[in-house]
Amino acid sequence: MLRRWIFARRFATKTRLPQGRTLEAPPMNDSELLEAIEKDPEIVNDRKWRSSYYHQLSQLSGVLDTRFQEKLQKNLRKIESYNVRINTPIEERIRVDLTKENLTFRDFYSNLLVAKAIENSTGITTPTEFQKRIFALASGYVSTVAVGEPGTGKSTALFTHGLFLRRAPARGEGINSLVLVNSGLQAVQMRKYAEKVYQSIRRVKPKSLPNIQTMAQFLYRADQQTEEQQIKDLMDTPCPHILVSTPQRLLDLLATRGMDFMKVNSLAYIGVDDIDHMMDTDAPVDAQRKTAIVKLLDYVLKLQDYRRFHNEPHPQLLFTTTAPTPRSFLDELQDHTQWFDWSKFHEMGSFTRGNMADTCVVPKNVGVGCVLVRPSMTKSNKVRTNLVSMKAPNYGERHDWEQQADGEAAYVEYWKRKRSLMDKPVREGELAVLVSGLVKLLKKQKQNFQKTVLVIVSDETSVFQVQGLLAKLGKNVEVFNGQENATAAKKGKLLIANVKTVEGMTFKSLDTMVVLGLDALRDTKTFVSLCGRFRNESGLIAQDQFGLVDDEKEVKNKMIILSPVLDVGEEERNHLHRLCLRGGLVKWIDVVGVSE
Ligand SMILES: Nc1ncnc2c1ncn2[C@@H]1O[C@H](COP(=O)(O)OP(=O)(O)OP(=O)(O)O)[C@@H](O)[C@H]1O
Repeated sequence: MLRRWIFARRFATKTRLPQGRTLEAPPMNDSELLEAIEKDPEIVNDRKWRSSYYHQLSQLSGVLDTRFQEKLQKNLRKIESYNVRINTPIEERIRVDLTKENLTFRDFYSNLLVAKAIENSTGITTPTEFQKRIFALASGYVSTVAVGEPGTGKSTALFTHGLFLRRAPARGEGINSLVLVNSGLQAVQMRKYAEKVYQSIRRVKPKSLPNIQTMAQFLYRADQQTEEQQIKDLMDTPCPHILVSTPQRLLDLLATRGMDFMKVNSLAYIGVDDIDHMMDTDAPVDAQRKTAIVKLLDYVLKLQDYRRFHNEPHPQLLFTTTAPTPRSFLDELQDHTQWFDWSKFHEMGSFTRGNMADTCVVPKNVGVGCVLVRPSMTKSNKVRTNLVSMKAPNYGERHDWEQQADGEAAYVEYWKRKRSLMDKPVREGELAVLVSGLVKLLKKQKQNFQKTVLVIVSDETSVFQVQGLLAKLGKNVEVFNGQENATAAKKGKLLIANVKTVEGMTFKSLDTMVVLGLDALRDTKTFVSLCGRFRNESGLIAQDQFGLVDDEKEVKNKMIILSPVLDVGEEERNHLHRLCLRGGLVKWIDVVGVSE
């Protein structure tokens, strides 16, 4: 204060101190000093000093005002639209009219280059009903957990949204979108889609993307060479527009290479495909803290929160799940995770309140039948196999369905206990019985097995055991390795797969599936997922196949469950009954014509 006063005084009076003399501080406090300045005639009455001061001040504020006005004018529209958007309910933020007929990708996204590339390379022009709804939400930068039926284009939607989503320059350098998938095979399936789109973009605009790694990269567990290539690609191109990964692979890389290598701290969008296969949607989140997906999302979203201190908007989150998914799952996410920005969340699809789904989640054209295999010894010590169809479950009255659909958790516990008591020779014996049952079925019903048959077993070891046993019997067998055209109609071909590897995979034109043993059908989730593998030529399931539970059903595709008769007691029968009930009163078929 004192210094300022001395300066002001000197400036006003233009007096100079004689050399060598220092000013002594006047013995007064601040308010006395202020009073002294105001009363000092040399300052107050010096009109020249005052007018020069005010002149400079007005010039300065004039410049500042014009700059401010210019900036304001430039951003007024943005500010207004931000204010409007932030105060509008989520439904109104959606900019697409879903009632319009013949909607195409171009109605949802403005990037014509990408839309055309998708159309030209994959033939996909019209979004499915599921895709229309999720794209509409996505267009308003809304986050969701989307419940959809199998084969309605869920995975394609997640990846496609990532393709279209532009990166705001304010986000700085980094990976724009992260899409998490359940298995390496699903990542490979997505890579094939990406490659087609990339080639098509390059044909139209050769210089737009230097290589596919700029557009998308894929991380999953594979052989050493492939894994090394994945790392090299990330080193060469550290910020792809989309990164697709399995949760465990990304966690491993984050743990070993760190965040500087995996630039996932400024994401605009995170898509999680089939969250119900990565988490148990019926169980509390706290009981699943150690699962890869929960650990990864906890970590990655905390990183984004750190960015938000720098005014970055929270990433958009799109999760997909296949019905039936309980409403309690949403409550769990809300109470026990910090993943979503709930002010920008809107649910999609119908979450179940009870045990019974309201609509058919197993397509109406899928029929299910169980064949009991009864082995016996002939007098000459040869094994003979008899096949009988299990009798159809009785669905009873509508008011009993909810109660009959109850008890899955108890069955899973029962099944685990039972399996833990079975030793290796017993399991191998059971598999041999099932294989002999399968061979007999194929022989007896040749006319019903004209195309490739998908044979499902419960684990990887069984895949190779069954392959060995069938090969010995001279059968044409192949192990499923993720090839899309693996089901191309081929008379009498058997394609063997572990139940885990077919989740999320597309089998075009498949019409017959044989499930070897009830071990592969532990719960409704697996059952619904398997029944969703029967696709039409485009790889989808038509929307009209998911009607009301008690709609008319006309079987075109068959799921045949083989089980040794000794393995089927009251618990197992109830389980099969419950699966068919929860899938939407699935139609039961008599496979061998001889009922028990
Ligand atoms: N709008 C569309 N039009 C035509 N084909 C499509 C469309 N969307 C996706 N497809 C094709 O349908 C097949 C299945 O798509 P996708 O894997 O996305 O379905 P999904 O719902 O994720 O299946 P799942 O039930 O296995 O999770 C793929 O081959 C994909 O290319």
